[in-house]
Amino acid sequence: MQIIRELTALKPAVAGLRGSGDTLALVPTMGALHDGHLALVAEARAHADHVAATIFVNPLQFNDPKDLARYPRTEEADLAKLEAAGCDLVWMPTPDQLYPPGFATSISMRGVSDRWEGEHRPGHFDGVATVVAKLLLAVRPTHAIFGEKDWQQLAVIRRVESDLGIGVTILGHPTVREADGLAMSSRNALLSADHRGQALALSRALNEAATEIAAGRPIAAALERATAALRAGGFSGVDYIALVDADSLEPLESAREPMRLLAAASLGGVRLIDNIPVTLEQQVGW
Ligand SMILES: Nc1ncnc2c1ncn2[C@@H]1O[C@H](COP(=O)(O)OP(=O)(O)OP(=O)(O)O)[C@@H](O)[C@H]1O
Ligand SMILES: CC(C)(CO)[C@@H](O)C(=O)[O-]
Ligand code: BAL
Repeated sequence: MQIIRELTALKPAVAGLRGSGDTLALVPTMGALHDGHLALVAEARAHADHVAATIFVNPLQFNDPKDLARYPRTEEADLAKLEAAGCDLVWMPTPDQLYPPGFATSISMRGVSDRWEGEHRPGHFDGVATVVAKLLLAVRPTHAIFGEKDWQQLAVIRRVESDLGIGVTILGHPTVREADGLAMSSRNALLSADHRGQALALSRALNEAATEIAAGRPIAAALERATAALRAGGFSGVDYIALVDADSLEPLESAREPMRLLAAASLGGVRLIDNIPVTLEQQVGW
């Protein structure tokens, strides 16, 4: 596995891998890698001849400086995991390579980015859109893979790729979960043992609400029960729990596929997000 730190070394390394037309799938990450990231690498391998990953904790997408300061960093272990997963190249830029002195251009998102994470993390999606566009333009892969755990981010990135005509196929990968249902996330490492135990209330609340909505029960009441279950389970701040159109991310007042249930809530000062699909049960009538 080639480890690239300098932007100048990236182009020849990618050219060497791609030769005369091999495909290359990119897996952008912020490091502190877990099995969710490694599933993206495996999926990338299934779609392309070669796989590249990036590790970059992007300051532009952190609205909260404390969140940036304590974001887990595990570089050595990350490199070993990527190599074992069959990654061919990893690029680890420094902030000043991506944002050199005088950097003045960034992407301003609206629409799909407005609500949910966009509302609770002001500027976050402009930062994600800007860095992802820069990573795609620097590496120029044929494919790029992102996790459904960050459902709204995936929608934002599809929009950026299409609006800017970058020419990369964007793929989504289902959320990889711990045995108890908690969505894997680098921020899970920040949870105390007690809070780690309580964290499964998030996926449980989503599943219970999805079951109610699928069965045709009133949406508002199902969401209220889910919020109450999160608070009872130890979550202090519930930023949102919402039923949305899976593509536009607009809230839904009545159930209509494709839809997604999204939630963000904090436990012991650690903010977790999760989402699941909701499928209407077939109402069989004779
Ligand atoms: N459990 C998961 N299943 C599938 N994909 C995931 C999972 N967790 C993260 N990803 C994806 O991995 C990519 C890199 O994510 P990132 O490095 O931010 O990790 P993370 O675990 O989402 O960290 P955090 O949520 O704490 O920022 C993103 O496309 C993200 O959606
Ligand atoms: C897509 C991404 C790598 C951009 O920094 C980040 O938001 C993430 O890890 O999900
Ligand atoms: N995985 C999403 C990146 C972030 O929380 O900033």
